[in-house]
Amino acid sequence: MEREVQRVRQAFLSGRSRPLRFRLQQLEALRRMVQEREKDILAAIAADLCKSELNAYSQEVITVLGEIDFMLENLPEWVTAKPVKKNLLTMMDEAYIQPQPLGVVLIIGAWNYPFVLIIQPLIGAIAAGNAVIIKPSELSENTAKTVAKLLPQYLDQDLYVVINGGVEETTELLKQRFDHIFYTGNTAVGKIVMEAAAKHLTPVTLELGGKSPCYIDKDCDLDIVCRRITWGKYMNCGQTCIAPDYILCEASLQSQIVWKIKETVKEFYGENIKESPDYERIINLRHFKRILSLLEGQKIALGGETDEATRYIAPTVLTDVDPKTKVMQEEIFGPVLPIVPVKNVDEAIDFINEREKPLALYVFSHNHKLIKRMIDETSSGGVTGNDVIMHFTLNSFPFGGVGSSGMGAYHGKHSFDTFSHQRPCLLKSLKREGANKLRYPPNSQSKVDWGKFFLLRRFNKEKLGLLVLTFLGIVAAVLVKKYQAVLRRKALLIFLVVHRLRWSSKQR
Ligand SMILES: NC(=O)c1ccc[n+]([C@@H]2O[C@H](COP(=O)([O-])OP(=O)(O)OC[C@H]3O[C@@H](n4cnc5c(N)ncnc54)[C@H](O)[C@@H]3O)[C@@H](O)[C@H]2O)c1
Ligand SMILES: CCCCCCCCCCCCC/C=C/C=O
Repeated sequence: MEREVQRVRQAFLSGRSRPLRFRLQQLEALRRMVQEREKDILAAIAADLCKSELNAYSQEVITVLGEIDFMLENLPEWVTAKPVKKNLLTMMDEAYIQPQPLGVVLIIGAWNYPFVLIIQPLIGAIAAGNAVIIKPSELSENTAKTVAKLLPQYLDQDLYVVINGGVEETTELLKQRFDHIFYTGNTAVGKIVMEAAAKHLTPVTLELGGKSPCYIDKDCDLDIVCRRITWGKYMNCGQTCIAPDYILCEASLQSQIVWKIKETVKEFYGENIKESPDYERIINLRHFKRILSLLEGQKIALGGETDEATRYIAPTVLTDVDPKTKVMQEEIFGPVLPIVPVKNVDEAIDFINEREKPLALYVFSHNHKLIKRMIDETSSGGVTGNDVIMHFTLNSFPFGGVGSSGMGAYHGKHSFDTFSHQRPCLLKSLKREGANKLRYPPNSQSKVDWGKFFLLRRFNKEKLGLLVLTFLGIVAAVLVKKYQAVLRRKALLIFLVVHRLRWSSKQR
């Protein structure tokens, strides 16, 4: 493992991942891989999650292609150094921020969207000029093998490496030093990753989970609300990090909600859900049994049918759920939707705030003010009002959690920033030493006063007055240059003294 990481680091140190042209070429090659090997990729995802190829394409491949195109379009601008505002002490200097790659990045993926959850961060890491080690989830073994086979056929083989394995291999990998670790998965392992990273002071992005609440106000169109929730909850058999975990609503709404979800389930998956190409299965027996255990003692208002042999769990709704029961103590990550009755929006807000900060929050209402209030008075990774999941699709949004649902974010420019160091660069001249005397010992009150003036006055284009004055100063300086260099310095000094006197009187 150590040698493998070392090999990737050597490749990074060669410098070839840095030029913009190289990054664009690699991203284009990745797009070619997705397009040319689409069938292999879809077949692998389908095998892992019993997912139709159409769904695999729309849930994973579209996002990846969209992200690559977005990067290709914007990367030339993002890699460009950005000039920054200056103060009077640096007004003659060059000051800019230069984004630079961090180095060798480790990406650890989860099994539930096994392709997009490793490839989307990879896109950001390549765009930012890094070398990358990818560790796909061992639970989605078909996708893991496919990615390990395909990537070296399209990308630089020393810079971008796939290492497959389970807990043992990941533990070994985490002993190595990386420049950033990007982990997607559950909160408990998130803590292990962060602890290992801390040993090397490696920064981490943790894309974790949580129980994402969904509040339904009585002032809304329940037909539409239930259709949208049914889609987001049962997509991928409930195994979506931002799926609505549970519903909060007034008790009187429960029966209508159950009825409308039931009708929608029929509309989406037909009479025989098991036969539907759009309904997936639970990833493994451990998770299947875990989800079943959440049903114990609950009032099952819809669904509840299961089949261990195929790890099938029907779309299920639980009503009058007691918040103290097991189903409300952990992220469900399966097709089980508890409804917890609350008296009103105040109680819903308190309910959310008494718990860990979720990855997503959903609120449905015709009342825009109520939605805004919910946003203002709660915290979550992201929010969608009057829909579910859809904030994930906007790559102008940072995607990530807060508190126990994670730290850091990615997608689009946010990925580029996550995998870049924003390096401040100040380029001074070795001339004009006179102005620097101010900061050299011995210190004096007068130097401090001048220092205050120079450092607290920011020089920027908006301050037109200052610009005009400076311009006049320069013109005057050029005119006198021929005759007297001394005169020029005096003129500049007079300008600064006048300017400082004006500033001092304003301060008073
Ligand atoms: N925020 C997001 O974007 C996002 C996306 C998907 C899933 N999730 C969350 O992830 C969870 C589901 O994923 P999971 O955790 O079951 O996936 P998982 O079992 O695939 O684990 C994730 C990764 O951690 C590694 N891992 C597991 N145990 C480890 C250990 N002891 N030490 C080191 N590495 C270890 C695995 O090899 C894998 O690569 C849910 O909580 C879900 O909400 C979050
Ligand atoms: C035919 C149009 C389909 C639109 C599909 C929209 C979005 C699907 C998003 C799925 C989420 C994938 C990432 C999941 C992360 C957490 O588990």
